[in-house]
Amino acid sequence: MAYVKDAPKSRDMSALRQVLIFLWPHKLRLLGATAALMLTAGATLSLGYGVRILIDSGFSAGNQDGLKSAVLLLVGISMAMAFGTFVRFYLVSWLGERVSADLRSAVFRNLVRLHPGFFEQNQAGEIMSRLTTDTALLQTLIGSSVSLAARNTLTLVGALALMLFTNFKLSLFILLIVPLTIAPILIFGRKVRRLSSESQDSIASVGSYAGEVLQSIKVVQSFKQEGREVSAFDGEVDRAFVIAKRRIRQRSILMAVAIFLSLSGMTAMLWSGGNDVISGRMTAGDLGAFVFYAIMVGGAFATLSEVWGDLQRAAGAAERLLELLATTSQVPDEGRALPAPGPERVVFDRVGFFYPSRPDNTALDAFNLVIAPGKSLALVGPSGAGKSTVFELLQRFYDPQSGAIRYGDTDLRQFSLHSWRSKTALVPQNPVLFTGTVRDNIAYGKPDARDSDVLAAARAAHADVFIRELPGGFDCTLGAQGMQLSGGQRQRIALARAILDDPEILLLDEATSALDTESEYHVQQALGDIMRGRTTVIIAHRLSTIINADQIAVMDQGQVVATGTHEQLLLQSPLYKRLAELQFREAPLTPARSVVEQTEVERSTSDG
Ligand SMILES: Nc1ncnc2c1ncn2[C@@H]1O[C@H](COP(=O)(O)OP(=O)(O)OP(=O)(O)O)[C@@H](O)[C@H]1O
Repeated sequence: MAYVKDAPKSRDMSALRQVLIFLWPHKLRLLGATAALMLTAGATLSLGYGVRILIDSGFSAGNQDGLKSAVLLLVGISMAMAFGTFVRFYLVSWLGERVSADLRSAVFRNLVRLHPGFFEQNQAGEIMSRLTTDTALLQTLIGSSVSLAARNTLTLVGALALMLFTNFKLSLFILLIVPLTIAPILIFGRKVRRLSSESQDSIASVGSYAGEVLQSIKVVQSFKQEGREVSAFDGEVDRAFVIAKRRIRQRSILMAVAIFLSLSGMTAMLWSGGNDVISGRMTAGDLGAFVFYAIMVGGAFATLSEVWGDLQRAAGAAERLLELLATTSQVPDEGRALPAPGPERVVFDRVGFFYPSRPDNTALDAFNLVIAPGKSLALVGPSGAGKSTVFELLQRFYDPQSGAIRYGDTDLRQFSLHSWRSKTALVPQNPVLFTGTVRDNIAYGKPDARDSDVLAAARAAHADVFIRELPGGFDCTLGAQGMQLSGGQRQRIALARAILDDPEILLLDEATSALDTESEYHVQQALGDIMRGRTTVIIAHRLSTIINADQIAVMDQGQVVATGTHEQLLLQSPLYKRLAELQFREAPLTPARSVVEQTEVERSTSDG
């Protein structure tokens, strides 16, 4: 993925620090969690004192009362610990869930506003997995790792201090162990972190691979490529496993080394401390307390070394999420002007444009076009001429690199995206339906539309009859992408959606083949009604549409090569004449033939 690979890999935890900014709005809970954390750490440390009293005033002294009060003290400490743990665990887990939810929302909020080109360069499947796995990692991080780290750091510092206080000489043993343990943690930790990030990447690519295959399952099965896809997927999975294995190995070594070093240090300390007790230089209680502290120090160290790995993994995740969060749209929404309410003409003025992913391929080249208000304009031209590109630019999915597109006298870039896009609506060649009811799909652009308006839009799109025949009618639930509807039905729902939106400028990408004659007839009827008096730009494939358009622009290689009416173009534009002959599979056309006659011919050819 481009944005991951290009990202500078910071070696520090600055990404994590930025994520922690998301904690700020919940500072009261954070404060509560910190207080609970300190209470439990304090209680844990005072257990050592309890142990000393238990040994020295209890069984070493043979004093039952002393034993009893020591036991009571321990019970009190346990209760404080239980209470503190309850509060800490609750608040910290709450924070983890809340922050990862906030982060997920923030990333998604940014994603849906990005220029569509971003999703051509970065696979949707991989981005999805960032949204789920990376945020889950951060949730574990905040919900447990950070608190573990804080708790253990507190215990470590406290236990070290108490150790020094209890017995200075023995403490030196422990202090000797500290640097010995830190060194391998730093060395292996760095390796673990790099492998973690690779591991996340490869898991994300496993996910996106599966997503793509499953989405195209019919093509896979029809070409009988299940076996190949399975082995290719196995390859992806194994690659992810190999990376994970390396990470696990490094991490196991990290833990083993840390534990071995701390425990052997402790054994040496017991040996020396045991000698002191035997020779009377130290009480058994002191040694007990000391051992307790030393175990705490060792334990805290081992935990910290493990949590350090987690923190590093999470730092990788945070980095990638923040990259998604920091990506800015290449179609900036900076304009504040509002487009004039009335229909105005749209002018492409020497527009030069290439898709950012293919800078060497000019899609529109000094492109000039005037779209008259309230009129229909058909775009025709060979494949790759740039017709769809005109639509993309009209909706500001991209901005031209040179020249300008103006509405009236104002550059589109001076309008806010929202106000400009309120003017346009697209009926795409392959209509996109969402999971939900028919009604939801029609009202997608106006979710609070009245039922009567939805019905009227459906009627205008000649869709009401078939919708009523669906189980549940307008409440019929369409599965993902509306797969149970025919192409023509989907297109009429998309049309109804556009009609309900009542755009000033209608963009129509005519389906080339999805429609049978009857659907086509219905769609044509519907279109005739809604195009009347409305600025309509059509990527035209059907002769009837083309001849009925007020104007036709013939495009070739990113330029308009001729404009006029059908009759004029047949005479003036050899390209148009050739296209007309090829595209409409007709005998040589002559301007003299009547519109009705041509439409009839077209009907009969599409029937056949
Ligand atoms: N998303 C994209 N990224 C990069 N290049 C693109 C993209 N979409 C189109 N192109 C390129 O831009 C040029 C114009 O394509 P466009 O889709 O506008 O042509 P078209 O006239 O609509 O063709 P068709 O009739 O086949 O749909 C072509 O060279 C095409 O390869």
